[in-house]
Amino acid sequence: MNTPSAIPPVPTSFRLIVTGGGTGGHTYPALTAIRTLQARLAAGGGALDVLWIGTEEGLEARVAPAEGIAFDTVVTGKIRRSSNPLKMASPANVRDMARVPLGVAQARRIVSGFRPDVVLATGGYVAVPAGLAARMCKRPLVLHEQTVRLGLANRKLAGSAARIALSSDSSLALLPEQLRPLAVVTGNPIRPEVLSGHPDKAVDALNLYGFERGLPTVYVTGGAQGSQQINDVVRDALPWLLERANVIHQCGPANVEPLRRHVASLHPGLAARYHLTGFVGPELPDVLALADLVVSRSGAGTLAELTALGKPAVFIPLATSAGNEQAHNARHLEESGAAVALIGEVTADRLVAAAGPLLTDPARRAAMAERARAHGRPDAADRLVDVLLSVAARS
Ligand SMILES: CC(=O)N[C@H]1[C@@H](OP(=O)(O)OP(=O)(O)OC[C@H]2O[C@@H](n3ccc(=O)[nH]c3=O)[C@H](O)[C@@H]2O)O[C@H](CO)[C@@H](O)[C@@H]1O
Repeated sequence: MNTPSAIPPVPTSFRLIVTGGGTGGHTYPALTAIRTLQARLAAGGGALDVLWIGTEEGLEARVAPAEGIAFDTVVTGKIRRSSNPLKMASPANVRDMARVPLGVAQARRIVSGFRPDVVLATGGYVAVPAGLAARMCKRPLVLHEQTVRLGLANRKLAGSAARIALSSDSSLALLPEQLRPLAVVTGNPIRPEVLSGHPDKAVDALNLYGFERGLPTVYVTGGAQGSQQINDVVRDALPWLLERANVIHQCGPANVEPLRRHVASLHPGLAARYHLTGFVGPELPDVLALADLVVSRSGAGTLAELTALGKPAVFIPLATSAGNEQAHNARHLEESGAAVALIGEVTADRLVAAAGPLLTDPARRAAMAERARAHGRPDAADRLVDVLLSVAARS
């Protein structure tokens, strides 16, 4: 059975361990699941005890404590994939593989002490030790996969899972046959505030008073770290873009300075229509609400947000993402007219050719937005919480 079943009863207390992180794509679905479960329990007068197991370096180490979520760390190693056996045996890989058993031992102590009703793993290499510890401690493990194919961590853990929650129907056919009975399609949870942004708040928060209100606004985003490729292409297309649009450019915290120097050479009238930032924080929902067009990487989290909102987009996928997953994501939306996918070498000319018709034709943007919305799953967090509750009720 691959769709969530009847809504399970809500208990008065629930103990949850969440593990996963590294990037936003693994962190925000976990955060959203926690908040949604908390709200479900609170509505019935109950309470959630939650602990997040992550690494010190991952995004989760900032996100969880800022949300008041108890946070513990284990050591773990990033296994760098390569088809070349010599590279797989690189000193960094050997060192990191040696850290995995230590991480599992640490996670086992944490899981046996906390006694969770369920362990939810959302991917990223930190999920491996805690997921294995769940099995050792005989606690049910639920996996959530954001991407179309199971990521490396989830592949390692799949044999230990009680349920595997998927973001897309198209993942079912790609699962090994023996895992299909465990699968349930929930969608990829997005933070609810992403759906309730306000354009005027973005103007105030980011001081966008130089923006020309009669022009469309383009939001450029390369993911939490930014994307050098997107930065280069947008920098080259900037004079053209700013003649036709306002631009908010999220370039990654390390890339702000070189771009700022470049902007100094723009005509002041055009420069006023350009806002450069390393990272978009709490104002992200408002920035998305202001955006008429998004130019972006096609990571699963960004896609889930843009489709739930119904935003026209030009995607420039990360070419080296595992199994070319980002290109697959982008193509999938392009096939139904829900986005434009720029795959392969991307130049400013290609970006201009893709963005031009969308910037000049609001009806074309509206049609693309409608088709994007058809792919959105704004109820994904609720569906994932249903899975957590039903797994706990069964065990
Ligand atoms: C390089 C890499 O391995 N990418 C993977 C990573 O994506 P990665 O985590 O890089 O990107 P995603 O698109 O999945 O998620 C990014 C998240 O960060 C948020 N955000 C981004 C920029 C910013 O300034 N502010 C902000 O809040 C976005 O709104 C989104 O919620 O995990 C995804 C989900 O498993 C995969 O699909 C990607 O292929």
